[in-house]
Amino acid sequence: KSDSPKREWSLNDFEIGKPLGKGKFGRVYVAREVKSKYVVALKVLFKKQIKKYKIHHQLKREMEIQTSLRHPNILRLYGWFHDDERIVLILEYAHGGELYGLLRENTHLSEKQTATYILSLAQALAYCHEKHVIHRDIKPENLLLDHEGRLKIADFGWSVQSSSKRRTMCGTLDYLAPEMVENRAHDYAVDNWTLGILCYEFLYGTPPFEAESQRDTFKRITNIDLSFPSSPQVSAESKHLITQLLVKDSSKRLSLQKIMEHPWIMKNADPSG
Ligand SMILES: Cn1ncc2ncnc(NCCc3cnc(NC(=O)Nc4cccc(C(F)(F)F)c4)s3)c21
Repeated sequence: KSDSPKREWSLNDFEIGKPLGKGKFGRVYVAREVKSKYVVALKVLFKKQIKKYKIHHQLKREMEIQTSLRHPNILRLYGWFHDDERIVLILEYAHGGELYGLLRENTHLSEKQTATYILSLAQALAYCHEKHVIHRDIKPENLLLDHEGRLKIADFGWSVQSSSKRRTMCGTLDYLAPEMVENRAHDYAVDNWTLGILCYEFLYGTPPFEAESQRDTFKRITNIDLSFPSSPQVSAESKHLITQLLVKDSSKRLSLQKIMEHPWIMKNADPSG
């Protein structure tokens, strides 16, 4: 895809298939490029909405960031095109769909599956941080699976080139690090926090600070109100990793490198992703 000459694509170049999901700003469809028969996902965004919510700069940033990222665990953005009313993102198609679906079907994942996904995420995030990109919105809905069950981080709609410390509020509640909840300056380490949240959620089926109201979730996050249920039975090493990530002081969180070298990850993760 990337070697083809930069010609303007249009919807006529694609046969549109079933809808894959709908976000706040648009729908995603599986589609096949007519000539090459190449299967992609098309995310259709409406210009009216982009203007209304003044998010065109965010979209521009996403495209700049995404087209520069090449990693086996990051969903490719091949390109985009627009007509009078729509902007369409041409995305790599993740045949396995949202990781969320797998989590819902199985209530919780095995330690091997969890360690494999956490390793893939740590590798993808280490790559992003090398490129000074903070994703900031890692949550199960943004994690997709390819045809081999390999994890792909998607939707860099909230990511930023981290030149300075970021102060904008974003992301959903359960995954927000304390410094974001308290609207303090935040940096790369927010993604490390989120790995702790996801590791807990994969193993137990629910995020650690879930609560009835937003206010209670905020309070549980800022107090690091973390407890491990007695079932399902989970290894001490995995709890050790989670406890070393869900640390209030962002400078004290386990680094991505240390996560990849953690005994529990080394013992349980499938290195082929
Ligand atoms: C569900 N599903 N199942 C299989 C499958 N295969 C591929 N993709 C899927 N889903 C799409 C995943 C996405 C990847 N990149 C995105 N990017 C985005 O949505 N960007 C975006 C949106 C709105 C506003 C802004 C703006 F303006 F604020 F920046 C930016 S969405 C799939």
